[in-house]
Amino acid sequence: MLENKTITFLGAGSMAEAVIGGLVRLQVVAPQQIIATNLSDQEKLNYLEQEYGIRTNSNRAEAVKEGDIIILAMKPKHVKDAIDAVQSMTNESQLFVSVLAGIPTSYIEDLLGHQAGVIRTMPNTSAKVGASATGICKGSYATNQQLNEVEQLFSAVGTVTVVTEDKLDAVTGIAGSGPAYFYYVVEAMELAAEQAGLSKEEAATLISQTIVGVGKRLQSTKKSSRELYQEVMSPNGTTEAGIKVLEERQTQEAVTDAITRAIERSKELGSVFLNTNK
Ligand SMILES: NC(=O)C1=CN([C@@H]2O[C@H](COP(=O)(O)OP(=O)(O)OC[C@H]3O[C@@H](n4cnc5c(N)ncnc54)[C@H](OP(=O)(O)O)[C@@H]3O)[C@@H](O)[C@H]2O)C=CC1
Ligand SMILES: O=C(O)[C@@H]1CCC=N1
Repeated sequence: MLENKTITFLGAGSMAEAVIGGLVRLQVVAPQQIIATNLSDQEKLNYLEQEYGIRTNSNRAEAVKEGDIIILAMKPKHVKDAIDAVQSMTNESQLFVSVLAGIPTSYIEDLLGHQAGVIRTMPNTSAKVGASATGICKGSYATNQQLNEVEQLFSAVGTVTVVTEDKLDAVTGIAGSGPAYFYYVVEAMELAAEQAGLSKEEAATLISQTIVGVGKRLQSTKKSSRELYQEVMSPNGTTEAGIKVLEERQTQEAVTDAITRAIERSKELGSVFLNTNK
């Protein structure tokens, strides 16, 4: 389905690079099928060209004109400027794929001004290593075939969960932002490791492999997360002592509140633009 399609990334920052890195490394499309463009950072375009062998074009309108699939990968606050700058070069046969947090498909359809197929997605930066957890949904005019195409694209860089648009903000709080929560915990684990006398290298192997193991275990067992952590806790042992501290500090409540706030923020991003930026 993706053979002979040109994929244009409008916006070439962290998220674009994570997806480009995954697509190229896993040979989902040939590097020359990808074009990246941005607002002004020519150095970043040069880097992407050299690192991944893709094409770049500092002229956004030209890059978009050439694309069959346009990935919108700028910050939510820049989406209006970005689409306005290229709108005259877009047409109804192109497919628009948004990775923007919070922005509803209807807003993008309105900016495009024609009955464009729009698919909203929420990947995460683990796309770069083929391990994103991506949620996707269809806009009003997108066809099932277009949904399948985007499913194929993101399946190449991880798992894809198809949902209705009302669930995309939840996907964003859980999986889009998700890696950051784990990295934040890793930072604390690194600090504890250093304080206990482990070298950076020793800590890096121990911590990263522990997380990989947890992920693999979760994907291969029917046991609940509670059963899994209870399995680690010997009565009166080290883990129980550690978990007790987490419970005293109400860590689970803090994590739940953090994710709920991220989901709310995604909704806010959408409503701010719907109300003020058209
Ligand atoms: N980072 C993450 O983990 C995730 C991010 N997202 C979403 O991805 C999107 C991008 O985030 P991220 O990659 O972190 O952001 P970055 O700031 O790293 O990248 C933004 C990119 O957009 C470009 N840009 C800005 N304005 C315009 C414009 N008017 N026209 C064209 N390009 C423009 C910038 O170009 P220049 O540098 O030249 O200004 C830059 O290449 C956001 O909407 C975010 O919600 C989704 C999932 C996860
Ligand atoms: O923090 C953000 O807004 C973006 C969306 C999900 C991850 N990063």
